Amino acid sequence: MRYLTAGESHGKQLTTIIEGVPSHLPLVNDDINQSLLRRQKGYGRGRRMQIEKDLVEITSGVRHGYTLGSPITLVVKNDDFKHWKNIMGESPVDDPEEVKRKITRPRPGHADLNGALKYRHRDMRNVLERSSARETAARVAAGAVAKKILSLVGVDVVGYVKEIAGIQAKGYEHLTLEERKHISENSPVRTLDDEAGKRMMAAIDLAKKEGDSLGGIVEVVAAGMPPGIGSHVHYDRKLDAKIAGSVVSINAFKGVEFGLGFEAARRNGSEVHDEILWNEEKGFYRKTNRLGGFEGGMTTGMPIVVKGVMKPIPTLYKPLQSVDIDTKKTFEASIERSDACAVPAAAVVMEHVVAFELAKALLDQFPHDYFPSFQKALNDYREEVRCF
Ligand SMILES: Cc1cc2nc3c(=O)[nH]c(=O)nc-3n(C[C@H](O)[C@H](O)[C@H](O)COP(=O)(O)O)c2cc1C
Ligand SMILES: C=C(O[C@@H]1CC(C(=O)O)=C[C@@H](OP(=O)(O)O)[C@H]1O)C(=O)O
Repeated sequence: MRYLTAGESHGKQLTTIIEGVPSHLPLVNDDINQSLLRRQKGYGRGRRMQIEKDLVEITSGVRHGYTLGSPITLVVKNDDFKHWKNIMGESPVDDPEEVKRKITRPRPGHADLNGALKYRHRDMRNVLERSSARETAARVAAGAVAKKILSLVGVDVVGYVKEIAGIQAKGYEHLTLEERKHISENSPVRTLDDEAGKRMMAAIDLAKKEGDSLGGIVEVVAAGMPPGIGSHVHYDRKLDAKIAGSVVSINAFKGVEFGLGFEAARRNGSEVHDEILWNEEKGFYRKTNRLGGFEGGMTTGMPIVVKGVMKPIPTLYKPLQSVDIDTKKTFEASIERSDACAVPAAAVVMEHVVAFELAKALLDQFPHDYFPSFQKALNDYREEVRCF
């Protein structure tokens, strides 16, 4: 299973094409819309999210509520396009109005300057339109299909905010995955600690007032993966590495940790590794889950616990120094609109990119064109390893 996305932030639409989804998977618009609408919520976002109402149109690969085995195309319209028709190219390039709106002032922290140099764009709109995290809506659409696959084979995934601006959510370790889902959905900052959540919102308000922006840490937990998914045999078959790559590919994500993560460097081995136990009913299992569900590039059967680090949003109302690519003069950036903090929205994005990697890994390991055959193969494997 693989996917591609296309579309500019202020263009007509976003398109996702997913290939390799088996036939006879039940799939309706609502399976995807729920995820898209969740991504749009979250304290700290700017005015754009009030303009958009992300709803999917499935234009191929599905009939009468079931997948066909052919490529699935998912379209999400950009409602903001109506305000950007001219700027996005419906008028001639020498239109003086458009020339006036050329973007020549790169924002530190965004893709503007590097993209301009690489593609020789003198109007950096040609870069920012695609580097915008608007694209994460298309990725969430793909992840929603993956989540549908996972839900029908007993794998559940949830993402929530662990930290914003150094304020950490605490005391939620005892919560079940179902409770984590429920509580984070009802929290404006999508966190599990109400008290910390209030302080996070106050920090976002302050950053906004000061024209600044904030980053944070997202945690994703996936329960129900059988052991032995992924492989130790090659670098490009290690599932933890694939997940790490997909997390860092999310706009503004700069780091990833599994389980204890960087804390493992500070502890002795006896305080890091998860002891192995066995009983007749479960087969092999672990006493602890300090390594976050991975050993040797393969799942251990314990929940996967992965954190992603998001840097603060680069577009700032508070000016940062930069250089105009035409005049070569120093300027202090001024902007029209931006998110002050998108960590709560990014929790939904990370949940979906992780879900995609998990569903893909299962389909890689148990390749089937017909969804019920895939389900059967996976159930047979679960039983074999339980009795091993
Ligand atoms: C959900 C989400 C919303 C974002 N919103 C903004 C925004 O409003 N303004 C901005 O400058 N960057 C925003 N970003 C971050 C930029 O897209 C990102 O920093 C940029 O693409 C450069 O990539 P890099 O930070 O990964 O190097 C957002 C990221 C995410 C995940
Ligand atoms: C559109 C989305 O996020 C956008 C991501 C983004 C960026 O630079 O990454 C910049 C902003 O776009 P605009 O300049 O149009 O307000 C965000 O709103 C979205 O998440 O759907």
